[in-house]
Amino acid sequence: MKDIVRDGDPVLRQEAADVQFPLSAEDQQLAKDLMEYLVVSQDPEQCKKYGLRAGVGLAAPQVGVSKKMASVLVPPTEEDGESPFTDVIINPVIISESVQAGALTEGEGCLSVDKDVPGFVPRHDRITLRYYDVNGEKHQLRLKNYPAIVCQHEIDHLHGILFYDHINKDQPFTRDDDMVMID
Ligand SMILES: CNC(=O)c1cccc(C)c1Nc1nc(N2CCN(c3ccccc3Cl)CC2)nc(N2CSC[C@H]2C(=O)NC)n1
Repeated sequence: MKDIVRDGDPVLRQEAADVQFPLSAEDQQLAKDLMEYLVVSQDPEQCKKYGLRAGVGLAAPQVGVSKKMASVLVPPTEEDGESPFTDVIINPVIISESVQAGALTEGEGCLSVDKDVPGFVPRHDRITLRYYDVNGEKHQLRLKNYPAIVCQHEIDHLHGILFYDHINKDQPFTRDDDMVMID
């Protein structure tokens, strides 16, 4: 289990490098580690045992690797439902996005930012995401609300952007009237 680097480490402010296919053994292991962290962190037992913070997304720069790769594991909304989105996204690109904004009602947390930064993080409520999976398969899909927010948060990491960069300094809880508030 790799260590999470914290805000202040320059790697979090770099433009990450494209990943080459076929994946090297090292990049295959990186993909596994990024997803394993989320799985373990979302299990209350293991979370406590390993003293981890729970997350639904983790980008390679957050473990000190400046490559365009991130894991996303959005838990099911109902008990036995299926995850709205789970994959390791490689060289992801948002190819279209809604004008309508969306934001988490409770603000955003980040495994690399220990301090709580209150405020709405305005993002696009809906996106069309293009990415490659670990097998080099190309995917293109539309996401909305929470999965869309999480993917935008993770893709930001690949461009050296942190969530609080988007928070309005003067009015952190400012919102335009048609912004979708996501619980
Ligand atoms: C400051 N207020 C807040 O943080 C905040 C406060 C309240 C609600 C929300 C919704 C907030 N916001 C927020 N909560 C999360 N989690 C909720 C709990 N969950 C989780 C926890 C335990 C087990 C399993 C799981 Cl699944 C893990 C994920 N995650 C993110 N983000 C921002 S996008 C990337 C994603 C991320 O993984 N961050 C580490 N934001």
